[in-house]
Amino acid sequence: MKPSKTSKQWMREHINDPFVQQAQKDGYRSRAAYKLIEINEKDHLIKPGMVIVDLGATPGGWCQVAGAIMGETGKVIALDLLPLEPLRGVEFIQGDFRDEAVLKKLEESLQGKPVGLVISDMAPNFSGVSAVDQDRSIYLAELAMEFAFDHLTRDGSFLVKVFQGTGFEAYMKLMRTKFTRVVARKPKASRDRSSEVYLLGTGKLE
Ligand SMILES: C[S@@+](CC[C@H](N)C(=O)[O-])C[C@H]1O[C@@H](n2cnc3c(N)ncnc32)[C@H](O)[C@@H]1O
Repeated sequence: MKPSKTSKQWMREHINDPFVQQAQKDGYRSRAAYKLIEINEKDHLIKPGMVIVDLGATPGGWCQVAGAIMGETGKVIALDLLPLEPLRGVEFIQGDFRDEAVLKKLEESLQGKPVGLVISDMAPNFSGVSAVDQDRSIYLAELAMEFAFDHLTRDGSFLVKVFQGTGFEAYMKLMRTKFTRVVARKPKASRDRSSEVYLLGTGKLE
């Protein structure tokens, strides 16, 4: 099939993207790695020895960043619909986070260990119908927040990708009922034209 104009344009942009080029040089699996690096430099989320849950982890850039900071200490439990090429120190669960059985598997793999950080970069496959896509992405973010609230330690943190649009303000309002401090982050690697922002919740409320 002949590539469409938009997919050719996407490919051209992708190849010329400085973060894509840097990721290739640095050995990161995705340009997304630089989003977490920048947020972590500002907010100091990742600490040696902690248990981190990475939702929507494939291809694994965020896992690599977390793993590099934690070294042999701590643990990353990653989950995605798609397979993840193995990474040292990362336990991976393949499945749909919306599925109860998958959530149960994730909970089992925690073995009751307290979670210090939940990071969610989940984004649904975009259908092109913006209202549908927005609803789906808010739903994933809501599930991630519920999981974080149920499993984080009191001083744990929750970082989640949310798209601005319908439901965004309500999501932020809900997040403020669960965390003492909620801030928005737009790292340089997040494209200006993308409505995505990362919300960070710290100080879990009872
Ligand atoms: C932007 S990518 C994540 C990139 C990753 N943070 C990295 O650094 O490489 C979003 C991921 O969310 C996953 N995803 C979307 N919906 C999901 C769901 N319902 N359950 C689990 N993963 C999901 C996709 O498969 C995709 O791999």
